Amino acid sequence: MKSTPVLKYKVSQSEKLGRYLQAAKDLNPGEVILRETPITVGPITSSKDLLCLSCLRSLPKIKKVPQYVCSRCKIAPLCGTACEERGRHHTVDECEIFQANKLRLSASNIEDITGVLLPLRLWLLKRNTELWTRIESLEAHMDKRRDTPVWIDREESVVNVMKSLGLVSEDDASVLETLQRLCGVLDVNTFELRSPGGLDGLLLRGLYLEASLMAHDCRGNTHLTVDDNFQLTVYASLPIKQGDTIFFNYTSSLLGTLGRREHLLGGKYFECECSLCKDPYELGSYMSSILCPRCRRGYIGMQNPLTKFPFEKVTRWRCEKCRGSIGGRLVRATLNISRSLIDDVDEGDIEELESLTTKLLKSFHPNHFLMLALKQKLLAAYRREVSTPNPRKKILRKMLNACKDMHDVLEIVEPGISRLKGIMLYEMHLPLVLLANRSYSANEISPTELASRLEEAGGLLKKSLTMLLLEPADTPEGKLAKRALQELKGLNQNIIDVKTFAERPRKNKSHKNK
Ligand SMILES: C[S@@+](CC[C@H](N)C(=O)[O-])C[C@H]1O[C@@H](n2cnc3c(N)ncnc32)[C@H](O)[C@@H]1O
Repeated sequence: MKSTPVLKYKVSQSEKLGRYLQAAKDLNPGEVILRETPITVGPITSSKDLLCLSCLRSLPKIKKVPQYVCSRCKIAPLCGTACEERGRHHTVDECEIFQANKLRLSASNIEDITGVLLPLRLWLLKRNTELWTRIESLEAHMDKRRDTPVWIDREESVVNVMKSLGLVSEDDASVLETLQRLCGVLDVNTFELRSPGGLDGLLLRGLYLEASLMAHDCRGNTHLTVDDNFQLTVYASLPIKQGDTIFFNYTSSLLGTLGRREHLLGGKYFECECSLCKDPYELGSYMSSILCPRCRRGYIGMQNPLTKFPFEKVTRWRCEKCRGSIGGRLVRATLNISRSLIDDVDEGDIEELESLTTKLLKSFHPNHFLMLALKQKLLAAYRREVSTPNPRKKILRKMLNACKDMHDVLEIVEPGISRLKGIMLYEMHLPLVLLANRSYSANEISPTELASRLEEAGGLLKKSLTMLLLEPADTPEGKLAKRALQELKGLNQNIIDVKTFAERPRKNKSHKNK
């Protein structure tokens, strides 16, 4: 007899969150909570990129026109016959509406079509009554959007374009309201996706009916992956108890409280009050803290992080050591000056990046979001040197330290399974191995010490794999996981060889540093 699978979550409702997902049983880190395919997927609104309307990969543009178009509508750009036969996202309904509007549509105004493709695809689902009822139940925050700049923008870039292309009726007054609602549904509920393969930089959005019900917390308890067929998998990233809310982080965890809250208010229409946002020192991550200009020992944090006026003169930012305070204006001035210095820095010049880091450390906590942005630029520059045949030893050490620093902040803001942490752990193993091998070749360490350092690197790889192995094989991170597995295999063999060598009777071999 087949056993019925136990549903891992249920849909609940509260005044504050609206509908949200709640764990229906205890969940372990790495456990799948749900798997789902999108009801629709398309480019971000106002995208001008040329892409295959079936598989959604980007296409080369030759003389501004696509090389292959759908043989039925003669409008939809496609990769070729294979994509046409599979017709995955260029549906029959879409093809028919293009055919019906031949007079106004052509392959040469494809940019206009691409810009409205996602709302059009959602609109076409109207023909499926059951699905449409569910779409209508999604949050669109119409009252908060009405007559705001985003409303006006969508009227110009979506409603008017769709009317002018003949995709919706021009004289039906309810069309404007419905299309605005659909734009709201897309802005509030879609997940940002990468184009298949993830390497062409094309940004897409997908609408998932169940996963979109997850509530937000800046330190979510889930880890999300998406494969090349846009199948979304939601994993528990931490232990989740039955009855706990299932949270997903709608924003970027490395932004600092003000940036995260601004993004959520502007795009998702609510004021986040999670534990990270409420704490003046962001749970010890100090991602928005500047060095106290009075005592120069402690770090200052916003006394009331949920204030609407963080940069007013009267808003106090307090030092956790001397308890002295400064006004918001001084903080804003410090941020603005530093931001422009970071914008102007030459990203390819390690010395310039390092000297700016030293300079800004006189004003900021090392984990301040601006310092983290700078650290990511530095890491990219270190990575470039480390991939050359003979990287400098000091660069290897610095890369190792930068990865460790990033990893330590991520432990606070992305606890449990995290893609970025997986990548940082992978990147840490590389300089560790290179440094150990160099020290051994320079006769600075014994074979036993070499084996122990290689084991340390192997430990990092293993930990990184516990996170990266959840990534679908076709994504860049999935490919990194595959590489990490191969490297771990090679490393394990090296460790065995070194240990065997270390156990052999020694003939007066001495090391400078044992
Ligand atoms: C993607 S929808 C989630 C489903 C939605 N609650 C519903 O009932 O359809 C996002 C919306 O949920 C609400 N929401 C999610 N997380 C929240 C939070 N931490 N605090 C307040 N509102 C939240 C906000 O209204 C937000 O715009």
